[in-house]
Amino acid sequence: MKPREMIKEKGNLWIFGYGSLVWKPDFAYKRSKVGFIKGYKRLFWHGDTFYRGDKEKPGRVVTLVEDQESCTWGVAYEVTDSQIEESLQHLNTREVVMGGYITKMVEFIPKEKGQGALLALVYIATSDNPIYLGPASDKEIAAQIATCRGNTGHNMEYLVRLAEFMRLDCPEVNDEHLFSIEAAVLNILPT
Ligand SMILES: N[C@@H](CCC(=O)N[C@@H](CS)C(=O)NCC(=O)O)C(=O)O
Repeated sequence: MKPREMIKEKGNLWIFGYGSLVWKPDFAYKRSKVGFIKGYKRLFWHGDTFYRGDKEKPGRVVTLVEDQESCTWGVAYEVTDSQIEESLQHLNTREVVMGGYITKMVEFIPKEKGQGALLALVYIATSDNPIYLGPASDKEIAAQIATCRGNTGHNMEYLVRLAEFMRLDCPEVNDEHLFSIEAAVLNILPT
């Protein structure tokens, strides 16, 4: 289904972010909610040859891998009918054209009690993507993040901002993969 076909009857669309979108949405939206999606694990398994890396030294950014035991925490943004065209245009260029992500629909569960689940659009990079990097040890991923930079800045900023979001907005969640890579990067840096 095309994103426009996923728009609810009243014309608003929810978009779930779990990487740079949690701290740098850069598109117009009406409101946002912190929460999670079930059945996916956030992993630094996608390459980035534009924003946080380049063709010679691709950076590492996050994608989602299906895992029934896992949940991924992030932010859902409600985009109104009048904002949708421009917001989807921004995301299509940033995520699909430049980032190699595809779109899927997922069920988003808000953190705030008593709020119902929402259908949300999410951008995922799958393993058949040409810049997909796949699994590597925390040490290898950390070494790559510590030395890469691209058109919007250092790959470390991408990691640290995401870890900061999780600590501030989801303090009760232990994202082992994220925090072990952050620790491995801090271990590499000169004291
Ligand atoms: N789709 C994920 C990841 C998005 C993401 O990190 N995309 C990269 C493109 S590869 C990006 O927009 N980077 C902008 C930046 O790092 O400044 C999300 O929902 O947050």
